[in-house]
Amino acid sequence: MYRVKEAFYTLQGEGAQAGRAAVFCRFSKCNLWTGREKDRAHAVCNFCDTDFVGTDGQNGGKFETAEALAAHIHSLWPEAPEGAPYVVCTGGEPLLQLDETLIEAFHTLGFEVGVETNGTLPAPSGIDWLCVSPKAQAPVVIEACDELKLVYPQPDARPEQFTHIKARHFFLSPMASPSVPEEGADPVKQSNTRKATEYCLAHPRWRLTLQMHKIVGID
Ligand SMILES: C[S@@+](CC[C@H](N)C(=O)[O-])C[C@H]1O[C@@H](n2cnc3c(N)ncnc32)[C@H](O)[C@@H]1O
Ligand SMILES: Nc1nc2[nH]cc(C(=O)O)c2c(=O)[nH]1
Ligand code: SF4
Ligand SMILES: [Mg+2]
Repeated sequence: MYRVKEAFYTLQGEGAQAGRAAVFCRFSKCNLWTGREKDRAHAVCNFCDTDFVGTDGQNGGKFETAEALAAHIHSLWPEAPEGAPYVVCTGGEPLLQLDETLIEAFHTLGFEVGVETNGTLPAPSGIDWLCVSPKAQAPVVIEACDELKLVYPQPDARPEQFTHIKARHFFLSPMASPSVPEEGADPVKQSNTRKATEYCLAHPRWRLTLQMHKIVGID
């Protein structure tokens, strides 16, 4: 059984695939936070900007089989003749649920499979694009990925701690206030964006990435 909070067609807003059309599959549950506000202060990860509790979001639900979930995601991809279909598995923590059977079911329908993970759980094989976003006090077990995307600043997760991980791209993503959906209304994020910019200027292996979807005002 796969539990999905929500699924929607949008543009990837972050990282090296930013701007690419994708169906987002947001799995329920995370291993670093219950998702309940009352638990946030004591959670391992306490800055999360996402609701991943339950299966009641748009196009969310419980799916008995990998084929049923893959078909559901496929139904959200437009019937366009050009461009490879792309699914981004996120959450919550997708690696609590994503397995090789589901990746194969996506591949059978022609999807490339992207994953957004906190990196604390081993990744199944077959993922086409793996993004690891480390969190302080949550050891990363994934040794190689396509992009490492560190939310910045996190006092106990400094960029230098992660440069041993094999990655094609190293990104800093300014930390947003958990509950502000739009870019302009978030002065904390504006300040963090300046700090991330300064870090990238001083350490050119790191690149700045912004949450483009919040700037544009899409999901
Ligand atoms: C909601 S998480 C879900 C995937 C996975 N659990 C993870 O943490 O990577 C998706 C992405 O949003 C990032 N994120 C979460 N809260 C954020 C915030 N307040 N500001 C900026 N990025 C944030 C995460 O670091 C991750 O890259
Ligand atoms: N457009 C858009 N891009 C995203 N990139 C990563 C996201 C996530 O929450 O995992 C996300 C998201 O929620 N929306
Ligand atoms: S950012 Fe990722 S790891 Fe942190 S609570 Fe949200 S879903 Fe979990
Ligand atoms: Mg998001």
